[in-house]
Amino acid sequence: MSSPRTVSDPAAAGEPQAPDLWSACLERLAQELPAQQVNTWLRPLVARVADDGSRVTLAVANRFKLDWVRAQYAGRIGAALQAIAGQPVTLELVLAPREAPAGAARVAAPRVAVPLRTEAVLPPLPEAPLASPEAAPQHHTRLNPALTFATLVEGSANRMARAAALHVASSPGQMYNPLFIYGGVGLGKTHLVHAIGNHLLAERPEAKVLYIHAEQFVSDVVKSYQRKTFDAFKQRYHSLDLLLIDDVQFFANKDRTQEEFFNAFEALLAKKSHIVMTSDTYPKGLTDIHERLVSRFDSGLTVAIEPPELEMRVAILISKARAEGAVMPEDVAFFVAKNVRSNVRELEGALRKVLAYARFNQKDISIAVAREALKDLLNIQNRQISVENIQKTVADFYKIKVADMYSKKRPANIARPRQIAMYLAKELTQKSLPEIGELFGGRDHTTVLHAVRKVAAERQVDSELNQQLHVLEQTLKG
Ligand SMILES: Nc1ncnc2c1ncn2[C@@H]1O[C@H](COP(=O)(O)OP(=O)(O)OP(=O)(O)O)[C@@H](O)[C@H]1O
Repeated sequence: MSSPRTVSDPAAAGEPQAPDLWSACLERLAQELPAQQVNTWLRPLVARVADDGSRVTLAVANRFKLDWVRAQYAGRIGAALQAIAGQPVTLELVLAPREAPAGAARVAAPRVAVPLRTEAVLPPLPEAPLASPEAAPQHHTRLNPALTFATLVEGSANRMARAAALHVASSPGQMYNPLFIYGGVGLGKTHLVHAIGNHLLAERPEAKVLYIHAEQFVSDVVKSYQRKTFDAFKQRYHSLDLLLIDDVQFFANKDRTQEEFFNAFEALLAKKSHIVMTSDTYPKGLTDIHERLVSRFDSGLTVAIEPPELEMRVAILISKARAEGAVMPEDVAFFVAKNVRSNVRELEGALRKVLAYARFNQKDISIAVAREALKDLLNIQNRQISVENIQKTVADFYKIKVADMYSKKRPANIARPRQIAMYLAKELTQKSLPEIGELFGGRDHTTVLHAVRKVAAERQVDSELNQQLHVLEQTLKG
């Protein structure tokens, strides 16, 4: 590995001049971002650039800032570095050693780069973090600064919810009040509401924003009841500009809480403060919640978040790996995304396992590594390779419709994947040629035989095809 040099490090005055890569990157980012952001967050970073420019290590003064820089800027920095260097650049964010004075922090050795820990991908919700230390509001927001719009991957599953959330974050108290977001577990509801709060605070640091889980609200009600501190309770909730309340289904059967929430709701709406709620179901699907509340929940905009589709899962994996300073090749992301479908939280779990396995074993991230890392998960799935599954996987891979597998269409961009799917059906299932032909829109067995032979012969000489087949085989076998 090439030895790192330190740049913009006053403590290293005797060392070689800063390689231009980081300075050029700062210049470029200064064109794209407000000067205040560049000066606050990026200029103080202490950079080390490997001699061959393939790796840049940035030291950040503390954990909070590190999370913030990673969440807000890592993707942008990585892209800028790569564009300037004209080659892939690995970006590492590390904590500067504690004893170093602020601004002159020396970079920790790259090997102790932020280790892949659970909270590296998913920073734990601190007790009462502030959205930005520079713009510290005077009350506890309970916002997690890592959960922003920038770190939320957009796809058809969350497009509408995201658009509505962005609108609310930019103009609270106007349209879509209340905003009610619902969807299954681990699909990004909490992330989205934090993003609304963080966005608003970035624009209006003085805004009174509170994120709270419904269970915490219940316990606040109980406490203020017991301590007879209802005035303080009301003062706290009714004075907010933005209330973000997560998992309101937890209000079920809590009559007193529902009453207090109703009061807060009315007070906030009356003063044009915004309320955003999440739930595991749409308002009318909620049980044991007073009708007057349910009808209010539904009186603004109700939007769903769906489970992410394949392309979005691939994008999430690539983006979260990048935020970790790792590069996840697209074929590996495809392999993982095909095999982990339930929700984003599980996708993150799978990613952590793959990155940790690769790191501990000092291997590059590949399908073989992912398969090994996810062995247990893949075994549980008791996979049965069906022709249907092959058709779907191949269609996804080549970005065509599954229906094209049975259609009579002949353009090469469709006929070729169809032949590949036939080949894989023969290779990976027990089906006979006539059975396969039948499953591909009633084609003759000679058509299948032709496809099988053609693909088998071509993969011997066409390394790109061979690689694609390899990815598909690994993905299907799990
Ligand atoms: N579109 C996305 N892009 C990036 N990360 C996402 C996306 N959706 C979800 N995540 C991540 O997945 C994890 C789970 O999301 P989150 O906690 O927001 O889910 P949730 O819908 O609130 O789940 P629950 O109902 O269990 O509370 C979080 O780490 C979140 O950052």
